[in-house]
Amino acid sequence: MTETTEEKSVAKKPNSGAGLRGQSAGETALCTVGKSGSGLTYCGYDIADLAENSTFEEVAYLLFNGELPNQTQLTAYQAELKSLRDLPEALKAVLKLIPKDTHPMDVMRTGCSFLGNLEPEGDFSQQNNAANRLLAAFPAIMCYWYKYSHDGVEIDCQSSETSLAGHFLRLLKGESPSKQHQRVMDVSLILYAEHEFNASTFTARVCASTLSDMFSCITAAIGTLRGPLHGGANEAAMDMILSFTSPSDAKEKMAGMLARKEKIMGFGHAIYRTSDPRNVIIKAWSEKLAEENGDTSLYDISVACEEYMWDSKKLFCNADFFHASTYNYMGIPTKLFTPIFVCSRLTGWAAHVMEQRSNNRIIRPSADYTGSEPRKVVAIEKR
Ligand SMILES: CC(=O)SCCNC(=O)CCNC(=O)[C@H](O)C(C)(C)COP(=O)(O)OP(=O)(O)OC[C@H]1O[C@@H](n2cnc3c(N)ncnc32)[C@H](O)[C@@H]1OP(=O)(O)O
Ligand SMILES: O=C([O-])CC(=O)C(=O)O
Repeated sequence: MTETTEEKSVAKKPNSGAGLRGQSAGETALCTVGKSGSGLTYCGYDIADLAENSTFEEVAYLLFNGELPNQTQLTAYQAELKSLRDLPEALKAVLKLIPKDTHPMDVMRTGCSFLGNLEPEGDFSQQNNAANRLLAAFPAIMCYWYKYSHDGVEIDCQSSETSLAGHFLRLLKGESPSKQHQRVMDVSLILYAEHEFNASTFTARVCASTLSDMFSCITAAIGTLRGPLHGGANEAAMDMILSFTSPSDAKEKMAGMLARKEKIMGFGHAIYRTSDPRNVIIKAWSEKLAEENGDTSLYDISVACEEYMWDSKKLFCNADFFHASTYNYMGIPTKLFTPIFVCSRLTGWAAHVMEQRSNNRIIRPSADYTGSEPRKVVAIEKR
């Protein structure tokens, strides 16, 4: 009998129970994940359509306003974001105090939180301003700390680049990026922008449900994205790919990792069952950059990993896996991979905070108790 994909597939845990899997935890009009088996849509638009035909600023506008902007609205929005890029001196002073070996996600968390000290949201009528301020300032928070702690350089936090993608690459590299690198980063930011009730977004919504402020919600979400089972996987995948010397070495070492029951970062997903629709898009960019780079070894090794995981476990690449080689080909330091995710996902987080606030009830589930039966406190000298 021929095995079907599902039959051969890695033992998927049932979509219930632990991890709240398969349980609806609320409503959203922002996103669908895996609705028809593998799709991803933002406000009704397919991710492939957005990645082909829009920019990250258009997607941010879409998530915050429910509709794509027309040209006049987009131009005004780009100008607004551009005017919000610079960092207050007090925040620069704090960033300069953070040691070089700090994890950059901790820098993002601190930068976000401290900006909330300096420019608090005030009240919810300011929520769009707070979200746009963070969106515009995050590239500078990341790059100002990185360039100061690693190279001793105090960079200019503003640039003439129109797009956030171009602005980030300009701050990092000190020169205007190529059109292609700018577009790849733009697409990457679109792919990472929103993903329904993933762990970090759910964290932001839980925080919002207590009527907390935008900066607290985003700070909490950054802490959740940091872990290797979530956003931290792109960085962990890069380290793994770099440890393989060839496609055959990759297959051999992955076999050992699976035999030792280690998790292979950048593979599998809590919702998608057979593929992540973002993978095919970022993989194509990785291949293009590899060819233009004249050295395809990272891409070839990544493809070998993808083939091996599918053939042996029916596990597929999630959004993070081919982001690793893509960013590497663009000369982006591995430790900045997950902070870039923050720069993008902020849009989804903030949109969910706004949505939660618009129809709020405090999020407070129940637990199944597994502790001891009722008992009396025994005097301390008798324990
Ligand atoms: C942008 C993002 O956040 S995408 C996710 C990024 N995270 C990663 O890439 C980390 C690696 N992947 C994983 O750890 C998991 O696939 C998760 C966290 C994404 C999803 O977890 P779950 O929903 O529990 O996965 P699922 O129910 O499909 O797991 C089924 C089995 O496959 C195994 N499995 C799933 N993914 C992997 C993997 N990447 N490597 C090895 N085994 C895996 C699980 O361990 C589980 O086996 P078990 O029952 O013996 O524990
Ligand atoms: O949805 C999830 O669980 C994780 C994910 O892919 C994302 O947040 O982009």
